[in-house]
Amino acid sequence: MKAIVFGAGKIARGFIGHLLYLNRIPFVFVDVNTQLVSLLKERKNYRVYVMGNPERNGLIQDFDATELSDVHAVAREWSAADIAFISVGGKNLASLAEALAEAFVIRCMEYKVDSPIHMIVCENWKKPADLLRQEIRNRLPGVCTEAFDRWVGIAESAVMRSGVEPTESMLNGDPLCVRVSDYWELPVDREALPGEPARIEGIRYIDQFAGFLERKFYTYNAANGTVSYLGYLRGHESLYDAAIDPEIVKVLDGVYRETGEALVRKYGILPQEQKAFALSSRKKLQDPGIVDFVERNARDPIRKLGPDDRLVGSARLVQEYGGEPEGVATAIAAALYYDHPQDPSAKQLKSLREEKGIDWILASVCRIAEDERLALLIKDKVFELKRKGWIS
Ligand SMILES: NC(=O)c1ccc[n+]([C@@H]2O[C@H](COP(=O)([O-])OP(=O)(O)OC[C@H]3O[C@@H](n4cnc5c(N)ncnc54)[C@H](O)[C@@H]3O)[C@@H](O)[C@H]2O)c1
Ligand SMILES: O=P(O)(O)OC[C@@H](O)[C@@H](O)[C@H](O)[C@H](O)CO
Repeated sequence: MKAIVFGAGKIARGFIGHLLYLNRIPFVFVDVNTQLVSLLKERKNYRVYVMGNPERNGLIQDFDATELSDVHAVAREWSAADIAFISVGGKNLASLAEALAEAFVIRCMEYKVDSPIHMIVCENWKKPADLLRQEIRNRLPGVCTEAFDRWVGIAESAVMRSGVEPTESMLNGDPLCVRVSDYWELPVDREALPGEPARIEGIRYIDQFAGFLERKFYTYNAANGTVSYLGYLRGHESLYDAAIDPEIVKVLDGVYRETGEALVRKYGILPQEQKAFALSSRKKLQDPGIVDFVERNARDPIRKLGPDDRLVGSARLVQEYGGEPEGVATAIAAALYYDHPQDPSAKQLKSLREEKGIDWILASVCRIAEDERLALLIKDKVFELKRKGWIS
């Protein structure tokens, strides 16, 4: 068996590559970052540090790497692979689709396309598999669409492992190493894959997957967003410190309750099952053995304030199912004031706030109209955070 992994970042190296290596499946990384591809090819191995469980640290080998721009090499490697994984960041799926469409045309012309092609999307994004499918299909010439529709299965998955940047001393020893949380399973939407998908230890194919990723996104990532944006305002650097701050925990528990009630209604999950899921997220955030940072979780606030992302998407879900997103609105209010000086997106957000104002950001970034109830709620929360002195 062989695999191909689009993206060679923290999750691709620290989770997908790790699982493939443990299953003795050789694989190829494909990335847009030329320097990263050269390093992978040159060094031929990298370390994965498992936080809280160092006995399971790994030295990953048996991989190759290719640049995405080498579309003939991509088509060749993709044709030779039994399974493909994608972890490039949701906002990069459309640009990846351009290359995948080109590579698929080459596959149709130069290789046989007469059996299922399985792709597993590993992104925190709304319906990333549907998006990728549409973006590839829209770019295919008519002669290739029949083969695409018949043979290509693109499945969502829910990545619960965290991949965190290593310390400087770790990086001095190995510039490709990744720190990860002690989590070993990747739930994947079985029904999106035609035929028999590859059996890989750690990949759990789930038949009724609908809502699994949304549930994870609006529970785990909504919580991470809440803790990190409020944590930043409260001066915390470590995610753990922010997650045990009693003032933040009050808001966090409100967020779990609000999104939990909506998810229970939407998907007919048992309330106690959703409660346990939220508790596992809280436990992870409050685990002192997991080193993670407010900065990593808050990074790229303009993306994270998007209409379908973890915060505004959660608030909309809560409203849709009859709730009042008080906690989520507090997290959104805090996110609007995330101004980390080293984060280009935070710098842009700050300029937008100063030049165009909160109403403009709510309308243009979050797609919340000025006079909507949600906009008023968020602005109330901004006022409250100012009154408490969390926003100066
Ligand atoms: N890091 C985590 O803890 C974590 C956990 C769960 C889910 N995720 C999700 O996984 C995805 C990847 O996150 P990450 O932390 O690994 O990010 P990352 O920034 O470490 O890695 C992304 C990689 O994708 C590459 N890339 C960008 N555009 C590309 C393209 N068009 N084609 C090929 N490669 C491309 C980048 O060069 C980079 O190497 C994101 O959607 C993220 O939300 C991350
Ligand atoms: O990867 P992002 O930037 O979309 O989000 C940051 C974190 O919330 C995220 O990486 C989580 O740690 C991960 O999704 C595990 O739950």
